Amino acid sequence: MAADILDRIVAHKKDEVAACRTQTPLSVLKDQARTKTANRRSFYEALARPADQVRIIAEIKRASPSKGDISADLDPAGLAQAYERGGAAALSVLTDRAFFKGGPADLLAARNACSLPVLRKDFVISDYQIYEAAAWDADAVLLIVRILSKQQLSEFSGLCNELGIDALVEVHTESDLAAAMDVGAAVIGINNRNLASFDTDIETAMSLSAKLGAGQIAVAASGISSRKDIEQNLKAGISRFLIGESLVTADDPEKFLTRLIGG
Ligand SMILES: O=C(O)c1ccccc1NCC(=O)[C@H](O)[C@H](O)COP(=O)(O)O
Repeated sequence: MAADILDRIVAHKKDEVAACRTQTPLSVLKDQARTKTANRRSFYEALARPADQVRIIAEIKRASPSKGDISADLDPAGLAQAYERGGAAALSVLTDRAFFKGGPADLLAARNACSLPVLRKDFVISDYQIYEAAAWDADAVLLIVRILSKQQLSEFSGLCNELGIDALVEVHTESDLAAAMDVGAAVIGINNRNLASFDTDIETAMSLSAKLGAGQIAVAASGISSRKDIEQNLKAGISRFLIGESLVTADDPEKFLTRLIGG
């Protein structure tokens, strides 16, 4: 059932990109994207330093296929500011409308409200979406190994470099990780959620992170909901996290984030 949803998401993205191309041709988008290079905030640097502290990518997520509505009416600008005050290293903003109720307006509102680098969290299946992200002033995009061919992963990583945008390359298995290593990914998101079943197991990132090379940043993603989860990961050598649902649903996201970081 969950695997069907992933197939539906990817099919939907193909239709969405085709429709967008008719409204804004790639040539126009390329020009827009290239004018934004000077505005970029470094997602990589925000995660890399300080090396000895917990660094969290705080997510703006209204809904999801596994949970339905999470916080459908959230205020992206207010939440971005709360996350910044709480010590977030970066933001992740869902820009998919059909399955996550997000959109580019959320990304723009969140980025304009704070000084943090922002990840466009979406299902990238075309170079068009990377130009789009750059034109919207995103600082990073998500590349999910599971939905890309080796050639696409390599081409899209190269395009990110060319546009001065960072890539968070998402893996879930050892073979995904090998593919991420092959393209020289610098920031690797290890998704604890199996996108084929939606089962979430925080041991996934802890065991796969041991296989990363020196200089690669491991980010544990999905299912992190307490300081205890963070401490367990710290013992396994992971200190970077991508956290959505537990932050968005917290009574006080700023305080909760500070507590997760260990402040
Ligand atoms: O969250 C889902 O249900 C989902 C389903 C299919 C593909 C992706 C999905 N989530 C995207 C994410 O990667 C998470 O939003 C992110 O890792 C944060 O997870 P969480 O802290 O568990 O909200």
